Amino acid sequence: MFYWENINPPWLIITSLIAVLGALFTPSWSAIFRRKAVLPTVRSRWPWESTPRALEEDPDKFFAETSGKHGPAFAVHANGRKMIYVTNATLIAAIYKNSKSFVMSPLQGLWAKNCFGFPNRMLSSPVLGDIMASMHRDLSPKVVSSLLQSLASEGCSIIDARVLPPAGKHQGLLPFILDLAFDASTRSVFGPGMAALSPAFREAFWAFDTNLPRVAFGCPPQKVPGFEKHREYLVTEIISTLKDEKHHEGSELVSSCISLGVNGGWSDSDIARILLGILWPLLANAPNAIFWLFALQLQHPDGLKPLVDEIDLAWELWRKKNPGANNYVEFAKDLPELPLLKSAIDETLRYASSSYSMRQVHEEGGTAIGSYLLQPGEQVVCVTRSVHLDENIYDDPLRYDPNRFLTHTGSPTVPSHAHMPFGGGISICEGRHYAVGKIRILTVLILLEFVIELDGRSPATVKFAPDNRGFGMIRPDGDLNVKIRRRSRPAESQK
Ligand code: HEM
Repeated sequence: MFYWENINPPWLIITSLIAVLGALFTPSWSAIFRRKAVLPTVRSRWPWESTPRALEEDPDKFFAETSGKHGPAFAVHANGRKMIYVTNATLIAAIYKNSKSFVMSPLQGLWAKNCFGFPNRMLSSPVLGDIMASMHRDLSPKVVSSLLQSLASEGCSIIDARVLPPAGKHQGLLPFILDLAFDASTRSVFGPGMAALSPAFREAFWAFDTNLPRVAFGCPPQKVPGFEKHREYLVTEIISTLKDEKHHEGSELVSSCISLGVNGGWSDSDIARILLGILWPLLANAPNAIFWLFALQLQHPDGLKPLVDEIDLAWELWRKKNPGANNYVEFAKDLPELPLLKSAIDETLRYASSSYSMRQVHEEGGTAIGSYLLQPGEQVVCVTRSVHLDENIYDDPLRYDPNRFLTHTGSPTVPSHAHMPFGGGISICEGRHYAVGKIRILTVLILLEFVIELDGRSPATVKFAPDNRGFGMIRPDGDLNVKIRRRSRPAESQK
């Protein structure tokens, strides 16, 4: 028999305490009844920290450790916002496929507005949709080949004109690659007179790029020193380029944006802001990818030699097939398959990219990720870098292996949903075909023309910068010192 009088006061206190604590730490009752678990949540250790410090200091470590502890989906409270991070290939692929439940996040519009200074009237204008559609068409695999052809011509003339430091003197690999890619890209897309060719434009552009992630992650632009000043300088320079008659030789990509904007009643400033939105990934992402390809390859035991050998052989075969042809531009426009270079590019994009795809759970009715219930309106971030570093998919993922994606090596092929440097689903990068073509063409042209070697007497190191994550290529922290000279070729194989 159970008698209340048998329960003494200390036991009553202890059992009540257990009941209260149990209620506090048990997942919500509704979740239990729906047999869905509540997402594990990571908060800042201290109330005055706006972001869990580990996420800012070493994002790779943060995502690896948090996924190890909590599984492939978890919520993080940062900057007064709750974001749900997903780090596993299968779950991300499911999110990409389910565009009814996972819709475009309004935060994407917000970051574009804050970063590029789009006024609200631009965001609500139907012209924006028309411009996105024209960009989609002009960057499609069929149409992009004409842009790449002009990139090959511009790249060749820039490489020819390049002045190198005196023999034996080293230089930084980063400015060598970025300047070259910067000029070739702006000239091919915006026309040869683009203001971007001025050193002041270049300087303002990189200052803008450095600060952009802070604004994109929610910091008001006016609170990031210099951000608006640099952005507005870039906008003004683009406007003056557009107004200069002799500079109207840009690509279809640019001229369609301009004419859609003009016909839709947009101001010069509106049009310049859209063009800055095209210029930024064009100049910041693909050039950094080329830098990483060279930097990683130079630090690999085989160096650049296997790539140079493959390209040289292709060049000789191409000349045999095209008797009389002796021109790198024509070769670059007609590149054959280069399996090793393709694999090295895929590996660079796996190893050195960090791409977030953002989604919002549809406002009507929640949905689920795996066994977790998500509420309407919740913000989801697909962390594709975690997939790229997943040792269940990639053997020794922290090693740069240029042969990893060669199909004949006998290693199991990587499923397509495990290689996502360009994001995926409804928000996949529009510029991906152009970006890969550009990395290929400029790498071939540079390796045909120059010998690039690490300067062993003045070694320098480069690592991944912890900031600027989620927007494509990781920016470098540091640089490599290299010696660069022009290649000497037998007379008959010169350009
Ligand atoms: C290696 C080079 C590049 C990388 C790694 C890269 C990566 C990305 C990523 C991760 C996204 C977001 C994807 C998502 O939300 O799922 C994106 C979006 C985008 N990228 Fe790129 N990008 C590159 C080059 C370019 C270039 C050269 C252009 C333009 C010429 C470009 C234009 C765009 C545009 C317009 C979007 C927005 C797509 C949308 O929201 O509908 N990207 N890119």
